[in-house]
Amino acid sequence: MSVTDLKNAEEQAHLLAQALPYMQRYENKTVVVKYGGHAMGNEELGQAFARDVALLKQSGINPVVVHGGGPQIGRMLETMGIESRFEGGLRVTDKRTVEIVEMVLAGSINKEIVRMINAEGEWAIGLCGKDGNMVFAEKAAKTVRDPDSNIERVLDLGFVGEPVEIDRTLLDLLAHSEMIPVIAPVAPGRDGHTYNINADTFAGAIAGALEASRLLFLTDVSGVLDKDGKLIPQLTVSECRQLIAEGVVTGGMIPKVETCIQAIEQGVQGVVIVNGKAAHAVLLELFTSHGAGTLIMP
Ligand SMILES: Nc1ncnc2c1ncn2[C@@H]1O[C@H](COP(=O)(O)OP(=O)(O)O)[C@@H](O)[C@H]1O
Ligand SMILES: CC(=O)N[C@@H](CCC(=O)OP(=O)(O)O)C(=O)O
Repeated sequence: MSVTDLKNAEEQAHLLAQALPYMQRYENKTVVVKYGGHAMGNEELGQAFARDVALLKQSGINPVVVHGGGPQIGRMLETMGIESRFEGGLRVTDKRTVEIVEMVLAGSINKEIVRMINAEGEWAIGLCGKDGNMVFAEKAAKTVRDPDSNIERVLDLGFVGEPVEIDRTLLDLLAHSEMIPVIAPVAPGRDGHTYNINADTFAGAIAGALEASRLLFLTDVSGVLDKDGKLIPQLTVSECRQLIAEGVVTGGMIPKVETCIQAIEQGVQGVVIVNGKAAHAVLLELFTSHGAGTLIMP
């Protein structure tokens, strides 16, 4: 072994040893990882993500993956000649659209993530809110305030839902098994309809119900950015509210930050928004002192 090889090996060993206190901190704790559609698409990065999740399970942590797939749904809709329309960061979803959303999310994307985790030697299982009566949704009643008139109006987003009932039975069972749940954000309503739920909202509700120690959002930006585009390393719940009200947080970041607020209020200890386009973002965030992104605390 050359001197350089030995130095590299020592550095690697040092990094591994550094992980011990973090592993002890999260042992037997639940960590919900939201894997956003924008963070997907690159085979190598996907495999690094799958390996991170496998390593969490092997370290005695209970990882629960909730995934999105907004851009992938958009591409499928485009192929079928259906236009995507968003209001307040949420996809307006008619009957045909919800069928495609379910097909893309609970079908191809869900099974691809399961395949990648299993390729790392683990036992992932693909689910959506329908499985094991895990989640029931209600039609979303989202309101937006018109910035010019300051009048609030209720949006009709069609089959967009909000999770209103969560049953932990299945997830508790899996937590005590070898299985890693990978969940698509689709759920039934008590009215018999299928609802499209924003993946951030869904992940927050799952993290809240499981009283997770950490909720990680993997997205395509380094975290929450201020009005000058600079990363904000830490935010409180009230600062989050202010950023939404001021219009600094827009588009897809709105449901993410709103979810952070709700998750913290439901008892999740900390929420982190990180760039999922960086390899091993999950391990860096949880097991080293090199965590990047925005940490949201009470
Ligand atoms: N203040 C902000 N800081 C960071 N990103 C923001 C902000 N406001 C809006 N965004 C947008 O939110 C996007 C992330 O949300 P989204 O597109 O839904 O990602 P994902 O698919 O990972 O859920 C960013 O790519 C960015 O364009
Ligand atoms: C209601 C609503 O907007 N649902 C989302 C669900 C997928 C999602 O949230 O995916 P990302 O996390 O990749 O954005 C959608 O249809 O795009």
